[in-house]
Amino acid sequence: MSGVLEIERLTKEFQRDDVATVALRDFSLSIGTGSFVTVLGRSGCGKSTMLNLLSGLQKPTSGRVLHHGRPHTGPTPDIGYLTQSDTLMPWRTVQRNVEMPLEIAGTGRAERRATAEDLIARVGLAGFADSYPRELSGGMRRRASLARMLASGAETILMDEPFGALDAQLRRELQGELLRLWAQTRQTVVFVTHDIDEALLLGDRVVVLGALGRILLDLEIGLGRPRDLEAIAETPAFAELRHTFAAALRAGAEAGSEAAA
Ligand SMILES: Nc1ncnc2c1ncn2[C@@H]1O[C@H](COP(=O)(O)OP(=O)(O)OP(=O)(O)O)[C@@H](O)[C@H]1O
Repeated sequence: MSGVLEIERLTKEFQRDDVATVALRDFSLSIGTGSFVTVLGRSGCGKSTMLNLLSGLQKPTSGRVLHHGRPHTGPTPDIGYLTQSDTLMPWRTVQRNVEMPLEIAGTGRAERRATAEDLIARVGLAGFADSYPRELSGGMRRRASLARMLASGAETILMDEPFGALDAQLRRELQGELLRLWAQTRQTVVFVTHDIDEALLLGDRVVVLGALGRILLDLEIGLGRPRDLEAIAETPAFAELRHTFAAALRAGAEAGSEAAA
């Protein structure tokens, strides 16, 4: 079965003056419709570059991305992207930021308001709907961005370390909330993280990347749904998976440093 996204031999090279930096080389992956794929890798291995290419915001140097079997030529409303950088509109309140994708889609005022209020509460920002981004902490802005992306109802969502800036407790709460929302919508999710536990707790399939986006491990982890995150994190099966994925990351780092030597 072909996936919603077929990534075929993507290479991305950045050129600045006479210096070329390869961020991703010959990267291929098939993402099944409705799957929750987490991509795990160390800093600098090309995760954000991969998402930029999947979103259509950047063009590959070679290779291509097929979206529903057709070459992907640029950003589309079908693919939502929560980037690492903050893209909230500073002149809009949290409520109006979250409503924005619904405004663009032509959703009526009452429905827009209700959907945004629900999402704002789910990301733990009830009481801040009338605040402006400058009045929020970095973690709160991140949560508002998450609510806005979820409001878009895009069939595929790309997330670049969305919970990285949050404290451990809040992170766990939002992981749980994301899984509850996903159980209702069954959107296709590609979620990038450098945290092994997060990758395993959220994904059905976990892909480990090494230098230049080389795939070190690609496993269906079989933890089942729905997941009680606190309980799962304590099981022997989880400990074994953590061990396997940590070993893959370590082996990738060693291979990378040998290649650089
Ligand atoms: N616009 C750019 N110009 C030049 N080099 C770039 C550019 N964007 C990324 N790179 C380089 O490409 C490589 C991969 O970067 P990328 O941001 O994709 O990694 P990452 O795995 O997402 O890292 P992190 O986890 O730290 O966000 C790095 O060596 C980076 O310096």
